[in-house]
Amino acid sequence: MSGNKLRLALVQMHVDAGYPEANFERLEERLAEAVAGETKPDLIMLPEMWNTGYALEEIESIADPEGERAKALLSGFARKHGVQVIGGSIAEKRAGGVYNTIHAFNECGELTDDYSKIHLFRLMDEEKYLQAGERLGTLTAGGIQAGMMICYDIRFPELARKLALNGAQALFVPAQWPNPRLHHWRTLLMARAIENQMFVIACNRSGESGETSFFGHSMIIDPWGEVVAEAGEEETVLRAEIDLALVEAVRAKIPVFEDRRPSLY
Ligand SMILES: NC(=O)CCC(=O)C(=O)O
Repeated sequence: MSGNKLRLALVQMHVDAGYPEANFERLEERLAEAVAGETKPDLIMLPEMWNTGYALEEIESIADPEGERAKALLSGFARKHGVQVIGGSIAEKRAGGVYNTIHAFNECGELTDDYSKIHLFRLMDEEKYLQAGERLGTLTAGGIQAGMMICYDIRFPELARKLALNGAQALFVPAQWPNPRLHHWRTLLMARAIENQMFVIACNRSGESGETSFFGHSMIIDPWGEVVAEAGEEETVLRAEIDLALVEAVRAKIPVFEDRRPSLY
């Protein structure tokens, strides 16, 4: 990160539901691609549940115990390449059950933050197999003030607003958001960016699992609601540089946070 500028690389990848080995292998290839080339990113982000996909009926047996395998890989990668990593999310087995959890690492490979999805998506049976997290996702890695939400969480504007009120200038959103709801995905992400005058950085998966297809379209949206970068449907590393100073400029131009009337609502 130089000044307020941040070079991002979002790994939009296929996920084989039920095959962690294949997913770890694919991830290592995509991560190598993300740091190849002349301009190294400051921060790399992955999609939701990249280790297991939505193989929920077998999730107890394939989820990563305490996230140890994923954490070792991502921490080592962050340290080796001096890059921050927001580890998308993984299926993580803990004492209370299986959680859908993000682990975030700084450029020294230290685990700085974690967040487990707090809204479980019934249309994909999450509530039958996963446990909901009980606290908000605040990101401190690399000195960025940001929040984390996972996929379905973006349908809850109160959550994004709370993170913004707590100081977030950016929102990181890993996802496995399938067809036919591209319209919802794009609109909700843009709304969260515009209403909270923050960057929204969202990494979706691509490819198919059974009859479900995932459209990709990972996106980086600025606090004015402009799309800085958007992927297509295929596997790719989506790159962009953002300037966090834009957050204050937009908030000064239209002072939404000063004009709020919380006593009325
Ligand atoms: N993995 C998810 O949370 C999917 C959310 C989704 O598709 C939606 O429409 O909401």
